[in-house]
Amino acid sequence: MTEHPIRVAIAGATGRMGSTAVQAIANAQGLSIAGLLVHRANEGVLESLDRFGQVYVDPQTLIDTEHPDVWLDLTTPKSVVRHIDLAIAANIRPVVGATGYSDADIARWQAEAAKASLGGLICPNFAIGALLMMRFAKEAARWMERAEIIELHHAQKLDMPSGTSLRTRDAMGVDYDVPIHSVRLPGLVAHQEVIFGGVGETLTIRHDSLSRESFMPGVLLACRRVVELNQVLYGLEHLLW
Ligand SMILES: NC(=O)C1=CN([C@@H]2O[C@H](COP(=O)(O)OP(=O)(O)OC[C@H]3O[C@@H](n4cnc5c(N)ncnc54)[C@H](OP(=O)(O)O)[C@@H]3O)[C@@H](O)[C@H]2O)C=CC1
Ligand SMILES: O=C(O)C1=N[C@H](C(=O)O)C[C@H](O)C1
Repeated sequence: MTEHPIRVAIAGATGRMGSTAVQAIANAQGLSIAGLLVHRANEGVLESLDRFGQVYVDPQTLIDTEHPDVWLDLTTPKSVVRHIDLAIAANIRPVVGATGYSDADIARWQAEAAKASLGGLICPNFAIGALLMMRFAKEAARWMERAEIIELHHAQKLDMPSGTSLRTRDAMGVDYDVPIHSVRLPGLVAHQEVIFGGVGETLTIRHDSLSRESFMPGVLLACRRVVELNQVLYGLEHLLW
């Protein structure tokens, strides 16, 4: 354990996840906010975020000025890749919450961080229930013949398929194709079903995030524990089981 609070930069601080994480980290023991990265720092944004930490619009300026211990990224598929490249280059431990990166991005982050034994976590889903859903799907995949995934999200989600569905398919480790179906509708938050088919039976494993609070215990766990790692791990489950 470090004696001083772990200083976390939060990228995407005005977003649905980012604004919830700002509140959670500001109130968390052992963590402090090192700086907040936003897309556009207008008056309203500054007014709402000023009391939590210094607000930046340029990631490199935040890095050079604040030297955070951890970079928590909750931005978008377009910006997360550049941010994580910059963080790793500056020896800042990444916690990748945003989704929409490629397998090649993951491989590059792991390889670059390995050169400096830098710890990091790529977390397509921070919710404990979602991690359990993936674990149970992995177990069911050993016994059932076929499976398909339905992921359902709010209509504003930018990436498709979701990071969680891709991670689930990866974790199941089967040698047949697992189709992923994406639903985007108002009223939804974040939901997933893994449906297995066998002879005369089906098994459905479903998880529902009903609010973004569901992700916060996982966000705090990742920010606290990433400083103990010396490699970049894909999936928060690596800290749990
Ligand atoms: N790992 C997990 O458990 C979870 C992951 N997610 C992922 O987190 C990400 C964010 O989701 P959500 O909060 O719903 O999305 P939002 O659109 O609400 O938030 C994204 C935020 O990023 C900001 N942003 C965009 N580009 C930049 C940039 N270049 N620099 C700084 N900030 C930027 C946006 O600002 P502006 O609006 O001004 O453009 C916005 O505030 C998504 O990738 C989503 O898939 C979501 C939930 C759970
Ligand atoms: O955009 C979201 O909302 C979510 N994104 C993540 C994903 O792509 O899997 C995690 C969760 O499903 C919510």
